[in-house]
This record gives sequence, C-alpha cells and structure tokens, in this order.
Amino acid sequence: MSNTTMIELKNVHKSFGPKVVLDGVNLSVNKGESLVIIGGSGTGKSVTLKSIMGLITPDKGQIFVGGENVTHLKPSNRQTLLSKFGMLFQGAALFDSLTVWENVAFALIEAKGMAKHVAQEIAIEKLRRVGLKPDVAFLRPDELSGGMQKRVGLARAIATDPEIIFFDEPTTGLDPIMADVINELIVECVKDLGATTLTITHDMASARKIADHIAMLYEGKIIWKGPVDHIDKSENAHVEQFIHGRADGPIQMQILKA
Ligand SMILES: Nc1ncnc2c1ncn2[C@@H]1O[C@H](COP(=O)(O)OP(=O)(O)OP(=O)(O)O)[C@@H](O)[C@H]1O
Repeated sequence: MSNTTMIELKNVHKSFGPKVVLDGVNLSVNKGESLVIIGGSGTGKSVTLKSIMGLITPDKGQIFVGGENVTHLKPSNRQTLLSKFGMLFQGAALFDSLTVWENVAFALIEAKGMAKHVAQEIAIEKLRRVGLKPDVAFLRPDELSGGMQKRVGLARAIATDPEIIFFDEPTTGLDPIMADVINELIVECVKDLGATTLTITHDMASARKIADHIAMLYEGKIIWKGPVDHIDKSENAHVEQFIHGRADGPIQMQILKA
C-alpha cells in the first residue's frame, strides 16, 4: 500500500427528498488499500459507492478519484471514469443472453475495442484465474451455480486489469464455505493486480478477510475507520454492537425510533 490517495470523499452530502442519507462523509482510500465499508441496511453504503462511480451526484461535497475531481462529470467523461473500474455486483449481475466468456470480455470488447478472439483468450485466462475450466466459458450464466456465477463476476471485474475494483456485497447468497472461497479469491486476485479496492458488506467474516482497513457508516457519517485488526478494540459502542450482531445497543434505539 502506498501513501498516494486513490479515492477521496470530502464532506459528501446526499438526501432523497426529506431523507438525509449521507450527512458529511469524509473518507480516503490509499493506492493498493482494501477498504471495506460496513453498516446496517439502508445506512447509505450503496449510495456512497454509486456516488464514487458517478452514478449519483452528491448535493454537497467533493469526490476525487486518482486525484481528479469527479463530483460533477459530464456523461461522456463518466463513461471514461467507469471504464477505469472493475465491479463485482451483488448477485453477480451477469447477462443471461451472453455466454460466460462474452460476459467476462464485455468491457474489453465494448469499452476497450479489443478484437473478439483476443478478448476471448483473456476471458478464458481470467476464468482460469478464478478456478473455472475453459469449457465453462461457452455456457450461459443461468446454467451455473451461484458460487460459479460469483467467480464469473469476479473474472469480469478483473478482466481489464483495473486499478480500482468495487465489490458490492460479494458474498451475498453464498453458503459460508463458498463465501470463504470467494473471499480468498478476491484477496488473491486483488494482490495479483495491486488494485485499490472498496467493498461494501454487512458480512463481518468477509470484511475481516478482505479488508486492510474497515470504515463504519452510521447516520450518514463515517463514525469509525481503522486497520482491520483494531476493530475488536474500537471502543465504539456502535461498532461493537454491529460486529457482534447484538440486538441490544445504541443502534437498536435508532431502529425503534425509525
Ligand atoms: N435513487 C434513490 N431514490 C430515493 N431513495 C434512495 C435512492 N437510492 C437510495 N435511496 C435511499 O437511501 C437509503 C440508503 O440506501 P442504500 O442502498 O445506500 O443503503 P445500504 O446501506 O446500501 O443498504 P443495504 O445494506 O440494505 O443494501 C435508503 O433509505 C434508500 O431507500
């Protein structure tokens, strides 16, 4: 990990109607860092991610990616920004109308303009990297198990050797063993690439495995950020309650209030 800041959010605010979701988020991710954002349902983790990707425009504040202010990008520049990222979505989000290799190669062909036969070779190599044999490349996503679909999603996320990868709930819907396999693959693939990653999850087992640093989002703010091995001694009542999944604590009072 270097000291160069790769992603930075400065006092980011976002409301939907009267609902304040982000209320002054400050966060930075260094080059090569793996930051995991944790937080309860509806706390704004996805809104944070979408804001960085330029899919949601903040009401106030600034967002920088690779030193560039991306807060108010024109649609054409947003496309360029998005092409720098790899993404693994919740549920893998593969196109069932395309074969597995076409899904993996999508950005290589569409965004990078690569010849199909070259992109296919790269896709098969990326599939191998995530533990899938070449014959899987010619199946359709709906012919695969959930775990295999996640692997394909991961192969697609790393297809362009991106500098930045986003993981949105990467282990959702997987059994604990398959979740661990996917977490390990994520760690290995990210290390291979030296990529900067930002993951959102409520799965603490996944967060502990993937993260260098963890940040907790609560009531529109980052209330704690620290190295993963400091989280058990955070001395923050909200963090304590969340990581132990306790019903009792300050967060429940907020749920009752809602
Ligand atoms: N486009 C939108 N329009 C209106 N409200 C939205 C929009 N996007 C998100 N929200 C609201 O913002 C809040 C935060 O949503 P977000 O999806 O970021 O939560 P989250 O922390 O990712 O939750 P989960 O862990 O359940 O996925 C929710 O109340 C949601 O309904």
